[in-house]
Amino acid sequence: MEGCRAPLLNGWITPFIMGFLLCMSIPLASAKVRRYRWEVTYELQSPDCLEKLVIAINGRTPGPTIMAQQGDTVIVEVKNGLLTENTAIHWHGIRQIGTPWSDGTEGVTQCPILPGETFVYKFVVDRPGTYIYHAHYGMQRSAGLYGSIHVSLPDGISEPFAYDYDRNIVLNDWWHKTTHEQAAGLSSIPFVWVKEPQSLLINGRGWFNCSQAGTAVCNSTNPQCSPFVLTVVPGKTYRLRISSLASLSAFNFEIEGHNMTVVETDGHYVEPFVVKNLNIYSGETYSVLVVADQEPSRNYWAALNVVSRKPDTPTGLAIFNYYPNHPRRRPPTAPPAGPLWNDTEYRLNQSLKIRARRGYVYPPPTTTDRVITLLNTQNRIDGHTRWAVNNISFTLPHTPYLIALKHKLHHTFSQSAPPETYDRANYDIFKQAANPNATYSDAVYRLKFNSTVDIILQNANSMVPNNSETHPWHLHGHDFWVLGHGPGVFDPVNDPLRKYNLVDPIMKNTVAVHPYGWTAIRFVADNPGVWAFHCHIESHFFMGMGIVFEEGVERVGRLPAAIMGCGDSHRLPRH
Ligand SMILES: O=C1O[C@H]([C@@H](O)CO)C(O)=C1O
Repeated sequence: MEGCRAPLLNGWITPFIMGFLLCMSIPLASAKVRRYRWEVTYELQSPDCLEKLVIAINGRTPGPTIMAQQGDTVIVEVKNGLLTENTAIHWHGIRQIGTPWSDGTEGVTQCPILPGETFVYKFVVDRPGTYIYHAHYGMQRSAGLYGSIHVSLPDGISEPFAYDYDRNIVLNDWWHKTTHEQAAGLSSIPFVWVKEPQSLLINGRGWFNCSQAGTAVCNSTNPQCSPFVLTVVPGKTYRLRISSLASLSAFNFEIEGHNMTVVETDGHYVEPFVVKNLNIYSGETYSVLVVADQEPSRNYWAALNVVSRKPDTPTGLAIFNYYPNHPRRRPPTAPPAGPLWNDTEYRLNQSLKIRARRGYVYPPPTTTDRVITLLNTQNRIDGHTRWAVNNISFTLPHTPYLIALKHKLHHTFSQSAPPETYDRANYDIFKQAANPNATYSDAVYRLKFNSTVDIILQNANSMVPNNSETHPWHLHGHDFWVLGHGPGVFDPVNDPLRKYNLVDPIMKNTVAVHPYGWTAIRFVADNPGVWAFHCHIESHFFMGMGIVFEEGVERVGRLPAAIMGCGDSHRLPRH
């Protein structure tokens, strides 16, 4: 099966056999079809007490959790009830092997779903773990169109760690300006920045001080914005599946007085390590084990703090409620303030701690066929503030790449090869980005099918003096090995020798490049299709921070007519 290697034996027969079973994509005897019918609509809701238009699924944000077992087929019928707006939904972390048209990436794998229309996504969830879904059209994710996907193991197979209960924690940041207003500001001259969020949401609930709400409708006793309560039974162990759908913020999550043991990230088992608090970037998922082993006569705060950017948002709060205390009883202590927001080393160290779990290691190929270095910069192009990689700011074409490449509609996007690196000798990553020659492009990186590709993400100073941001990069259609992270400029001779982990690197689908640092990843281009790779910060992708890979498109089966209808695709025969 593509993307799947036998795990290392490491002397453990049981994990080996289990790892092998986990790796198989052949339909398991018990595989089921999980069918969901969703309607996406605008609703007036008050997630942080202030009333605002949100995008909901069947009336809710976050939307319903998709629950499936490994090997199941998930069918989601999405009716676009937005009336005046298109949409598309991406299944983040699901590799879509054999179904690249179901990836839900508007402009890359499909035309948008028009108002009133229903699009049917159908895909196999071939790996167990914690995943998410969200809008991949404009900035709709920021309006609330997101949710969780839990894929459990087949019957009779158990996880390599024990817990009593499984709970979901979805983290997000929240603005009062509509996403339309935000998007218009980002593309205006002069540029209008979205600024820091007004509140942070835990499972869709936050809190805004209504005395600052001006004329907006705001009611601090609205049950919609009462804090999320996680009730625990003393002595029991909880698996918390934590995911971040943040539009901008890097988060630190802490449960007062309780350590967390990290056991999974992005659908891969982690060699367990204990943290007091967890740094989590947009697009990442983690499972942590928490034991309710503290003094049981009181409740505790679960606190969400912004890191990496100078915070201007109150701590997001939920209540870790020890049964049988009253679930709304406020903990008697101050909520955790989290680590220093600008302690990059603290966050880099957590990234370096993440290793694949013994017995579940999928070792990467030891050599690579191609190394692509991507310099992350902020630029000004024609007066617009944009983000770019190697001086190119990405724009989406009108004809989705999957259709254009499969049907050879080469006139629909740039045919030039995008740059493999930047001018390392003359570029100072510690200086404000100047990049006078930055341009727009919708060119594609074409990968040799089955080749091994290394990507070096090189961070740099933004256009703001003494500022380099954290960018979480998400790859569609694959899991990649995280080979290494380091500070400063990547050294192509010494860093692979000294800083790469080729023994037990974790596989993920989203990874952060830290301020003024580099991150190296490796993947095998073995999934026929066209796949986006982009910064998961909603405004940064909107401002051009992404690229697209094509691999083995000639192996992709007949494209469903339902993905067509925009750009030049409406000229194609439908069958
Ligand atoms: O994209 C961004 O723009 C602003 C700032 O760089 C310019 O105002 C910011 O903090 C971003 O992340």
